Amino acid sequence: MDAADVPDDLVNVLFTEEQIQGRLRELAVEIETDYAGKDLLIVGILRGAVMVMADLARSFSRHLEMDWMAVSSYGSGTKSSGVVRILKDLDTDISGRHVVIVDEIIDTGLTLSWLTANLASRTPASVEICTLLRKPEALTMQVDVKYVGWDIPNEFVVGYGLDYRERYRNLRDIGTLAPHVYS
Ligand SMILES: O=P(O)(O)OC[C@H]1O[C@H](OP(=O)(O)OP(=O)(O)O)[C@H](O)[C@@H]1O
Ligand SMILES: Nc1nc2[nH]cnc2c(=O)[nH]1
Ligand SMILES: [Mg+2]
Repeated sequence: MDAADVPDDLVNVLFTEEQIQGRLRELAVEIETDYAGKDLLIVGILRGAVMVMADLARSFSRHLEMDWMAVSSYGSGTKSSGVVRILKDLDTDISGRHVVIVDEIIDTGLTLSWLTANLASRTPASVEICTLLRKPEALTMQVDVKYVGWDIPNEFVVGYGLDYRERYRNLRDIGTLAPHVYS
C-alpha cells in the first residue's frame, strides 16, 4: 500500500475533520457545564480513543485529569462472549472522583457496559460515558451514554482512531472503506 493511496481507500466520508472538531467542542461545553465546580477525570480507552481524548481534552478551558485503560474483549475470536480483560489499569484511585469514560465508538456495547460496571465498583462519585460514535442497531445490551457525538448506521468505519487491521487510525476524517481494501 502506497501512502498516497490511503485517502482513496475511503469511499464515503461520514465526518470530516472540521465536523469532528466542531462536535467535540460542543461536547466539551456540555461536559464543562455539567461538571461545573466539580473535579473531573477523563479516562480514555486505548487504543481507539487516543484522537478523541487529545482533541476533546484540548477543547476544555477548565482543569481536568486524564488517565488511560486498555482492555481486550475476547472469546472464540469474537467479541460476543462479553468477556473483557484489563490489559492496562488506571494509575488513578477513582474513589470519590467524577469520572467520564471516553471512547471513539460504541458498537455492541459490551466493552463500555463492562467498563462502566468495573469502574462503578471502585466507588467513584460518578461515572458517565462520552463516545464520539454509537451504532444503535448494533447494540446488544443497555448502555447509558450521557454524551454522544453522532449515532451512525451499522457499517464498519475507520479513521480518527478507528482501525482496520491496525491501519487508518491516523486519518483525520471518518468514513467507510472501498471494497478493494477488503479483497
Ligand atoms: O461496543 P463494542 O462492540 O464493545 O465495541 C467498541 C469497542 O471496540 C473498539 O475497540 P477495540 O477493542 O477494537 O480496540 P482498539 O480501541 O484498540 O481499536 C472501540 O474502540 C471500542 O472500545
Ligand atoms: N474500526 C472500527 N472498529 C470498530 N469496533 C467496533 N465497531 C467498529 C467500527 O465500525 N470500526
Ligand atoms: Mg477501543
